[in-house]
Amino acid sequence: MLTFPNAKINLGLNITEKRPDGYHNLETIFYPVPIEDALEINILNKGNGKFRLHQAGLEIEEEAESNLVVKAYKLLDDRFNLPPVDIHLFKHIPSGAGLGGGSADAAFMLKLLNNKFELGLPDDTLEEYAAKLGADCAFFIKNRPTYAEGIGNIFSPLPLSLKGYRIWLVKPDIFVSTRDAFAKIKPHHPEMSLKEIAQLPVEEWNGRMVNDFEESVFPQFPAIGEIKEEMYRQGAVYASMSGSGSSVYGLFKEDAVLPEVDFGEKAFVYKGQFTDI
Ligand SMILES: C[C@@](CO)(OP(=O)(O)O)[C@H](O)COP(=O)(O)OP(=O)(O)OC[C@H]1O[C@@H](n2ccc(N)nc2=O)[C@H](O)[C@@H]1O
Ligand SMILES: Nc1ncnc2c1ncn2[C@@H]1O[C@H](COP(=O)(O)OP(=O)(O)O)[C@@H](O)[C@H]1O
Repeated sequence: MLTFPNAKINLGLNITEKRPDGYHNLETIFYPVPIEDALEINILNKGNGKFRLHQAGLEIEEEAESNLVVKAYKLLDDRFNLPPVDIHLFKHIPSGAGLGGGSADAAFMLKLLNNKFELGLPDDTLEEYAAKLGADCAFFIKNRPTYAEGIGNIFSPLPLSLKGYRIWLVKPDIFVSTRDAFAKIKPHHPEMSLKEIAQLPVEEWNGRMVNDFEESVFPQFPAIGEIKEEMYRQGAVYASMSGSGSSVYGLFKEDAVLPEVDFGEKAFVYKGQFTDI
């Protein structure tokens, strides 16, 4: 059985408070983007252990044991004693990009196991399992536009559609530490709530919808800020860094022509268009 875990972008990200436990409260909108990994499971012949992981595509440094698809399998196996599985994962979504690729793989693995082994788990239960694997992981169960608050783990659905808009996304060969990015920020509440801004036409987001991480990340890595400037030079109606970086996306009108731009040999570049959710 085969599935295609997709990435997300953050539309706005306000870091509002530092908590006594050292974490930060924030508000953001997660929106699915059609950049996809491929994930397949088959039943593994007896005598080969409980799982085998075959990886292809972009490399991830993790050992198989700490790959999030394996963690997802183990979580359900502990509860349901699943048959052994042969896992094939093709990574296309860059890691450390603020695109949630690892979380997407984990959530889609839960859904895949639920279907393959007819566990009958409803979305709410799958979301509870997903939340154990990462703060944003549960978003990928329903995989619909979502307003997130708390430490990024309390969700409510949001009526929002980017249908027709083109997206140009670039992830330069730069690693941003999420922990350091948080540490450099002075939390504050925004003047206008993100939910309100999201109801405005996309053309009115620039200057209102903000990713607070940009203020801590761009001075340290000017090349990331320059990608955002390039997006606006090319006619983006809205551009932003996603999550804690390092990817940057631009949203363009349906009829926009996106030219070839050299963002460096090792940059990941994606051009696509939103369809209906
Ligand atoms: C900020 C977001 C928004 O989408 O960034 P991206 O991962 O998408 O870039 C995520 O919530 C990130 O979540 P995640 O990437 O899972 O972060 P974690 O590994 O859990 O946390 C790394 C470190 O960031 C800090 N941290 C994380 C989340 C939070 N709400 N407050 C924090 O202060 C903590 O110091 C933590 O040790
Ligand atoms: N299946 C997976 N795909 C991507 N990253 C994974 C996976 N399993 C574990 N990881 C680890 O999770 C971390 C976060 O990756 P990811 O969610 O893709 O990026 P981001 O937090 O920037 O959205 C990486 O350090 C990576 O090594």
